[in-house]
Amino acid sequence: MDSGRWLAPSALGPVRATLRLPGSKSITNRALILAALSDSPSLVHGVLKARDSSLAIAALRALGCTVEENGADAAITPGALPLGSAVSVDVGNSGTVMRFLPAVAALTPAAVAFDGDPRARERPVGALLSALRTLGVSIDDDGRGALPFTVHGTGSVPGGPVTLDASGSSQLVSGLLLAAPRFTNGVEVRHSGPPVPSLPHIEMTVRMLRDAGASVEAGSSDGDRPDFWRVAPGPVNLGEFTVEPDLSNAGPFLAAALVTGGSVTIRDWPENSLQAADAILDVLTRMGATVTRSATGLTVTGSGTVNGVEADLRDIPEMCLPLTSAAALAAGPSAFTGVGHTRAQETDRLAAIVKEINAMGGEVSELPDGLSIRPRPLHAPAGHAFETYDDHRMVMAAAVLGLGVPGIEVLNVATVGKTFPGFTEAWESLVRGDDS
Ligand SMILES: O=C(O)C1=C[C@@H](OP(=O)(O)O)[C@@H](O)[C@H](O)C1
Ligand SMILES: C=C(OP(=O)(O)O)C(=O)O
Repeated sequence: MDSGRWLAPSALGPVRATLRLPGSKSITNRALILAALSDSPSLVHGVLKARDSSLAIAALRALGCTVEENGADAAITPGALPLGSAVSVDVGNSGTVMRFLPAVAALTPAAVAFDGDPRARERPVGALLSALRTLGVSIDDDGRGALPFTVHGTGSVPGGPVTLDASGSSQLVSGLLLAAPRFTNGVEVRHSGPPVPSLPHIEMTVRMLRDAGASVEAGSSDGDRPDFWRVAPGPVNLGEFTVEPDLSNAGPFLAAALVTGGSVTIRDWPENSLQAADAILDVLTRMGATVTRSATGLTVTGSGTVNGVEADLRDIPEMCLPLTSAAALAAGPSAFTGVGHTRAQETDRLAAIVKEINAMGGEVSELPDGLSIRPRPLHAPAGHAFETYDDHRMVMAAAVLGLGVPGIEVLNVATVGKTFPGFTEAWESLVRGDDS
């Protein structure tokens, strides 16, 4: 495959396939961090092999851990850096690495310099840095509250109560909670501000911490959305752990069943997932798909009609781009809300998808916190290519559009390797109807 350009295959009929997908980025990176904070070695199965997880592994090695990789297994032995070391961490454009590792760095007796891709320097991290300072961590930055910054670890973090505005990203909260059992006084995190997005990802953090032996409480000041979390100081032990398949990366494959009136089964779909499976399936169902479970896995079947839908995607913003493509191929208009913060993700996702779909004759416009989509006949203009803006989910969005719009040339397709290096091969198999 040309790492630059990819012709998104169009579906000649309903797609039918049974797929096995790589491990979840979010669970992999949490498991790696909890293993690094554990009292004894851990073994993680089903580790995602992608840029974001490789960056997390490299970061933990830089912080003194031993990580032995064997296929999709990783054996992690916690380690320590010599007092007074100076090391660096490349976060790439990974929100999880950028926001989960600073608190871990603070627990080492080292100066840890963080930096990343140019885009990562624009992504919100200031609220986390301020919170860590309140909890007793010394951090140098250039005054913008952004990358690059240096965490001056002393080997311990006092911890305690802290309030922050996490409306920019749920990862700002997860990044405090994950390391908090190792803080001398644990942590009490309170969110104050507009709603926190991606709450199921904080729930994932809480559940994984508890499964590793930590004591965590969550509360809500309005009796609805959680905005308070307390982690008690204490030991952590991940032990032997298996990562679930990535359900957000399953999203475009399930959307393919919806838009082609076909049927896609994802193997090993967890019964009681750590991920926001129900919210993903709810939107697909409202758009006209049927969901069934069997011993093989989870099957989504399209009816041949894609309904327009109004949906709040605040809990599942990772699904916004592929769902926007499905909505652009629907029978009626759609509106997706709750995703204003995705303007500050891998790229400005709302501006990017509006520009690319409208260049094909579409009618997508930005709402204050989302997108409005009016389906129009789409075509790939001669000489035009679909720009992906270094965003893996833009590649996935282009793939879904390509099912119904022949001739879409996708630029910089290798950027999908952030979370799914084999995406284009898996997608071509799907369209051909191969099982995996
Ligand atoms: O904690 C995590 O693993 C993630 C949380 C979410 O971030 P936001 O809260 O910034 O949306 C999600 O979009 C991201 O892909 C992964
Ligand atoms: C927003 C995403 O990633 P990150 O972990 O870099 O925030 C994403 O995967 O859609």
